[in-house]
Amino acid sequence: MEVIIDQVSKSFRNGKKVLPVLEDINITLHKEEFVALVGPSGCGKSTLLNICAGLLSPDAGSVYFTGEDLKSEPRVSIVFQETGLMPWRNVYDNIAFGLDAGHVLPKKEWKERIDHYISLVGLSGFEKSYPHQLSGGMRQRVGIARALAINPDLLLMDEPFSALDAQTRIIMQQELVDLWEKTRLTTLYVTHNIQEAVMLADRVVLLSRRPGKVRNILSITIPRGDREKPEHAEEIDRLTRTIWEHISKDALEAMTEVNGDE
Ligand SMILES: Nc1ncnc2c1ncn2[C@@H]1O[C@H](COP(=O)(O)OP(=O)(O)OP(=O)(O)O)[C@@H](O)[C@H]1O
Repeated sequence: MEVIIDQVSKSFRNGKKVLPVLEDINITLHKEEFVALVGPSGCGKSTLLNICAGLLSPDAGSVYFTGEDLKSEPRVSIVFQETGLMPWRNVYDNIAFGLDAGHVLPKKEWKERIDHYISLVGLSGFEKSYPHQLSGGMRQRVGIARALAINPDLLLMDEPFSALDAQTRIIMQQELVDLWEKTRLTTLYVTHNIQEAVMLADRVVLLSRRPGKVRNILSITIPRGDREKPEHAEEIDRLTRTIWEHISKDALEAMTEVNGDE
């Protein structure tokens, strides 16, 4: 499925004050493309993700879903930083809840589907465990399995690994690369972490400080699984520096503004 974000603008109103957050955003997510969205704090990344999910409406512009593979209403899954797992449900039942809420599958087919995704995220044997019995990385894997189990047309991820410690985060990034190669879902991934964007994405969209506008879009052509290899270190470093050069001034200004607001 292809997603066309077409001239999207959005402001929030707080009493008489109007806060413009996104301005004339145009991005096309191609079929089977992983796009990372990077930009200074408060530039509207989560707002854009929520608009793509249909949780917020834009003030202007639209998001279109197209493609020959799209037969009915598109199915969209979101993975947040906080997994939103229900503490009183075990792993299996948390994933089942996603299927129940989406009404996407006859109940007799649930077990096969759930077992498949539990195995895909490496949690076989933990079906009956409760969230508090799992590590942060494992909880996030359950969140990802729940998102994938509905067979979405579009996967939205909002800083999914930012609550994890640095080592777990790197492991989860590598696991996501493997998982993504198996599913090849059209994906929009919000992150503050430039290194993460460069490791995961086919293209990185750089937003300016608020109101967020598309400042630049960079393509990363090195195959995803090869980006850690020494022969690509120089190119990866160059891309990382280019992204930082584009957003550092905005990021510093945004930080001063946030601090100034407090
Ligand atoms: N529902 C809302 N009502 C009012 N203001 C909002 C609302 N949601 C977000 N905002 C404001 O809109 C701006 C953009 O928020 P958003 O969360 O989209 O930015 P972000 O780029 O994802 O930020 P961060 O990188 O810090 O997570 C922020 O200033 C935020 O305070």
